[in-house]
Amino acid sequence: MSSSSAPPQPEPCLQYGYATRAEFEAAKTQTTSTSSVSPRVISVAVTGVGLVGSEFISQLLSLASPNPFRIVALSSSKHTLFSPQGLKITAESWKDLLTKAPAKSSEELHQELAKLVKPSQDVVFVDNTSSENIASLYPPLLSSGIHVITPNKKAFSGDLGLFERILAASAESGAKFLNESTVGAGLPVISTLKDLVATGDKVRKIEGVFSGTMSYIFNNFSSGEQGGPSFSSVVRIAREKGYTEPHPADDLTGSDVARKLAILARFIPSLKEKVPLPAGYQSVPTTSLIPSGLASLTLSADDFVSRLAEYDVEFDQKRSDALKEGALLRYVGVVDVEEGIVKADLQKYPKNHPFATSLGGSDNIIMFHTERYSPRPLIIQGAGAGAAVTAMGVMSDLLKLL
Ligand SMILES: NC(=O)C1=CN([C@@H]2O[C@H](COP(=O)(O)OP(=O)(O)OC[C@H]3O[C@@H](n4cnc5c(N)ncnc54)[C@H](OP(=O)(O)O)[C@@H]3O)[C@@H](O)[C@H]2O)C=CC1
Ligand SMILES: N[C@@H](CC=O)C(=O)O
Ligand code: NA
Repeated sequence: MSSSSAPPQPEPCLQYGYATRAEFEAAKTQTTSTSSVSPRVISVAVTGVGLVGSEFISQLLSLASPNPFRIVALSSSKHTLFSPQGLKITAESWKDLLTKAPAKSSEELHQELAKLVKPSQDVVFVDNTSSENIASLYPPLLSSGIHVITPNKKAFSGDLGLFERILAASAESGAKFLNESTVGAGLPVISTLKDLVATGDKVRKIEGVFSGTMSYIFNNFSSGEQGGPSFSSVVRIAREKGYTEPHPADDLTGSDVARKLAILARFIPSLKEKVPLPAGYQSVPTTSLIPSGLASLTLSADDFVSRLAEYDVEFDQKRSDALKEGALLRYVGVVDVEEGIVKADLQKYPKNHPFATSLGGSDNIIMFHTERYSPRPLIIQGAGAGAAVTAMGVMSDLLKLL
């Protein structure tokens, strides 16, 4: 799906074919009460068919029958398959069919999807890209009554204005936006935070390891043994395992963690009493791990990983310095509501600290310190990156619409 000019802003209730919101709600109630006769259809448009997108399609197509969802659109950046009645695709056929399909602009697809929104039919736009352009479409999509589900962090961690337009559009049209996989992949981090806030708990601090890539890197690079694998080799493996962002520099700058912290911060209303909400992830103090010799270069992802090997000695030094203090390196993030601090940093932890001992693979660990969960925090831990667990988080958001 190609996105170019400014997206249109349709009038919500006129889009549904109803003159007023009240008429629309009345028709919706009627449809619900006769739902045993004609079950509600949920039409799904999927944009982005990379690692997470392909796995999402596979999970969606293998839901037990009767599958309550039908896929009406599939888009890569160059091709779009669209059928208002639902695409005739299988797990084996969709890739081939998509590569033969023509391009469709995002504006065109938006208009087509908006026509499908009816009291008897929900429409969901699933964004599995990491595109800012696609993220900027959420407010007009939501205004048209189209739900948005995504693991893409851009809209929720970038310009605060975009985030506020998303909230406003969702509140006005009633269309939902769900973004569980933007933090901790499929782990229930956003839903837990929303539940804590909605039930009146007071969040004091959230801290943890929020990056599957950084977790994998330091669990293997700084494991407490003398020596060990080189830094660049573990980065390479993290990329091969599908943990990194499309460009691994986005992980190593700490930006990915800063984005996750900005997202969490924006869902904690009481933080505003201490500090302004992050205007964007750039306003979160963040330690970058990019060697200074590479920082100003624009390198492809492949070249970046190759050139990283030139700096392995620097990282070896950091590892042995920590070990001399009996400590391990871990990349952590914190949203400290009481102190008004949001930051992402590489830190040293004693070998018996949970961040040092209990993590393996791409594990994230997230500790919620709240009024109710005190002095012992509520802890969520598990794989925090990878296609299967990320797509699962997107699927679980989709299932929430039922
Ligand atoms: N991988 C992981 O563990 C996790 C990933 N995420 C998030 O999930 C998202 C997807 O990640 P991942 O699958 O790993 O990344 P990939 O790079 O594998 O996939 C992204 C896809 O988006 C497509 N794309 C880019 N721009 C557009 C566009 N304008 N219209 C349609 N398609 C487009 C690209 O396709 P094309 O070839 O057509 O350009 C590419 O295949 C990202 O936002 C990431 O941050 C979140 C949690 C964990
Ligand atoms: N690159 C990210 C993917 C999930 O958000 C990470 O490593 O955590
Ligand atoms: Na999550």
